[in-house]
Amino acid sequence: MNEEQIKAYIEQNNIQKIKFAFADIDGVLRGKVIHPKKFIDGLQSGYGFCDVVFGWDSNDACYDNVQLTGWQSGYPDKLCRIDLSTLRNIPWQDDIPFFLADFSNPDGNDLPACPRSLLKKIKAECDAMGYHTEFAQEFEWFNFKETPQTLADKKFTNIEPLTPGMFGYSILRTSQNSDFYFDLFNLLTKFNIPIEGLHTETGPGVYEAAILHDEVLAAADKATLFKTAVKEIAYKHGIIASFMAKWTETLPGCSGHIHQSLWTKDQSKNLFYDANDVYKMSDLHKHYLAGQLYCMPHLLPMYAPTINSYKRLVEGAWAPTTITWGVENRTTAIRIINTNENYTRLETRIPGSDTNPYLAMAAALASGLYGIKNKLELNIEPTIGNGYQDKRNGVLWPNLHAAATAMQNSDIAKELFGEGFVDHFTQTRLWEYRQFAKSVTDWELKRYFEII
Ligand SMILES: NC(=O)CC[C@H](N)C(=O)O
Repeated sequence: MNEEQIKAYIEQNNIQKIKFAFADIDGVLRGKVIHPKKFIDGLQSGYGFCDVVFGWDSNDACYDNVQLTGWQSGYPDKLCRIDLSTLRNIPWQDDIPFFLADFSNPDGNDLPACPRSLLKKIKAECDAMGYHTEFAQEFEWFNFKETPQTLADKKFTNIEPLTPGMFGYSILRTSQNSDFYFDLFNLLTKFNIPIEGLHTETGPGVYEAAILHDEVLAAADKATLFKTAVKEIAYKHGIIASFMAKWTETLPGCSGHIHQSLWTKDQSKNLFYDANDVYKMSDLHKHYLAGQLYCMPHLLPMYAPTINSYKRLVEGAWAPTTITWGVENRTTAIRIINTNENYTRLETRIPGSDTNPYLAMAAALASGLYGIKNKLELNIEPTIGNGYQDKRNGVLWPNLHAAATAMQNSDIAKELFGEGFVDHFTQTRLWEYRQFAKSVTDWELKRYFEII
């Protein structure tokens, strides 16, 4: 819908309020409900929003180490703009109209901290190179019979999973909660987040959903909205949905794998497929893959942005630990799926469900395009068998501090995303590490309290 059509839609449907939101640096949605008059007035000029939304961490503590905003600048408003093409009604909230926004500027002078603006830039580069993207993120997450208050009261101990025991792809377990299960499927689809598949994964109360693929920006919008939408639908059923990458040492973590392919602009041909190649991979596909492998150590925090992300990236839990690729291999960082022409794609398996989809997709696409532009040769053989033992090409950084420091010092990261973004983002990750480094965990208490 264009501006005139949206105005007519508001008038004809007697719309009284409109919700809009944007993703912060952690991919968490922040926004407001506004009066239709305010909405219409801002369509041209933008909407002023206090820039502390990029000066807070995920717990609303103010960063003390970023240049972009802070006490030094007095936290002024910055202009965000609504993207009219993102209109969808929220079916579980009286069908209120909802829009996504970002802090991009028509003159190209975007706010470097805005993740959606960053992805738009990478998408524009891809457009200019003549490719159409098809991307999709899939998520695993744990469901608990808890509320925010019971979690706080119980201090996150003895929390009750939606269902007991390990039971992957269980028809029984989902039938036992069919109101929630079908609400997820139906309401998400109505909210223009069509679900390709929804099933239980292995672990008490864990679900997995694959979102139907779309071009990269729409796919990132859907993935970002998906997490909040699932949480909101879950609340209605007295359930808390957690997208932590790893909520307990004893169970597998939660992935946020990203599936990708490049197509001709008219979407008639999958450019990643070559029937004559031994792996059914085109040269373009191989350059894209080589680019991702090459850039991985430079961009890891964009795939694994929290302290907790690195607890998931451990051996034997279907999450990668090495810089590897393989055909139909679930122990490598990248899995190639080549079953037929239309479905041939690359799956980046590093991201957990705690990623910011805009940043993870920007990293995946930009590094793939880097491989294409520089015609990087795929000189790493695919891993056959156990990827955890294949250390020929190096291993992933073990924690957020190492990963963020490498990215902060990386010329490639700056070339791909600009100094403004790299500086801001890596400072926020180093801040995150500092918050964790000074905390005393229950692991330390159990290990040292009495014995040491
Ligand atoms: N679906 C799977 O391949 C399992 C993924 C695994 N749970 C992870 O965290 O990566």
